[in-house]
Amino acid sequence: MYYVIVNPASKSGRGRQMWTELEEIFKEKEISHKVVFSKGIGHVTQVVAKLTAPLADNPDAEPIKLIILGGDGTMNEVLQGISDFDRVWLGYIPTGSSNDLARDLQLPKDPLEILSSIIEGKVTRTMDIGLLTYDNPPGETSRLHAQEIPDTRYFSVSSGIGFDAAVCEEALASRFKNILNKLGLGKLTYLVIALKQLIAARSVSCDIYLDDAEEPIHLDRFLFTAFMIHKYEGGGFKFCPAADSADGVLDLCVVGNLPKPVLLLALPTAFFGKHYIFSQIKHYTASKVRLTASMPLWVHTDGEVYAKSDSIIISCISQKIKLMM
Ligand SMILES: Nc1ncnc2c1ncn2[C@@H]1O[C@H](COP(=O)(O)OP(=O)(O)OP(=O)(O)O)[C@@H](O)[C@H]1O
Repeated sequence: MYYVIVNPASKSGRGRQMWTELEEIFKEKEISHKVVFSKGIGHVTQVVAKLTAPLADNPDAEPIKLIILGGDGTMNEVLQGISDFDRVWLGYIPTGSSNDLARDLQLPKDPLEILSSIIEGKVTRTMDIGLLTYDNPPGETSRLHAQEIPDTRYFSVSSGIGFDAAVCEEALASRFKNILNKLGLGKLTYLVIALKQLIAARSVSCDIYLDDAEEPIHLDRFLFTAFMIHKYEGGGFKFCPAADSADGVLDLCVVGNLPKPVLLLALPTAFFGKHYIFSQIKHYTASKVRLTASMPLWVHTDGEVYAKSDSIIISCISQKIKLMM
């Protein structure tokens, strides 16, 4: 039995349309399945929590096979709901606008091909995930996620603090994103918002502690740090070309102490992973990182933004999820 969870709103409605096409395969092959359409923020997490709740009196219960149709944000909601990772097998069919997870997993472009391969069941792998912990109680909450914010949050692609998260926060609330997505110009939203956020970014200092280091990496003029499980974020920015989603460590792209116009020059080079030619952009690896900033900044996990924080801990949990591919 497959449980299929569809975010009908992903990529401004493409999720629902894609499921209509894919369901034919289940019907033709008479494969037992149940489908759930997500109804809004947090619904996917609730559904997954119910499906994967531990069965105290039946420890040998069958594995749960979930197939997710959505973007990186939907996968993020899935992770928050899983209570017993050992029982769950995840299949992923990207229908989002950024699809950074699918990009690094090198999934085929054709959703039918992905689904057929999942059902064949020949290719499986495990994958690291990240865990964000707000060291202080989370501060100001995002306009789209004003409900109570838990102290921790998993991520499958990346987390980030500062400029990159501020861009996500504004884009999530942007009415123009949907319109431009429908015109195939979704990336333009991010470009315009990125310019606006860069101009508005205030001077912030920050300290980054890698693993057990007592001395931090200090930046007087901090812009952002991306903590990556995978190579790409933001719809194809190859912030950490060396990231390996099965190596048990986070790859960090740390950006600061550089003039804003230089960042503007550097960002396009990040599409090709060449931004480290700018000496102020640094790459580090660690399995656990603590970052403190002189003022609260937006934090994202997989592009979803919930709250600001001035102190976060990010860790990598090795080989935590099992994928059907
Ligand atoms: N029925 C729904 N209507 C509106 N929003 C929804 C619905 N179901 C889920 N959501 C919201 O959709 C967001 C996740 O979207 P998702 O990331 O999957 O697609 P996307 O934004 O198009 O893609 P990407 O993250 O790859 O850019 C989450 O914020 C989630 O709460």
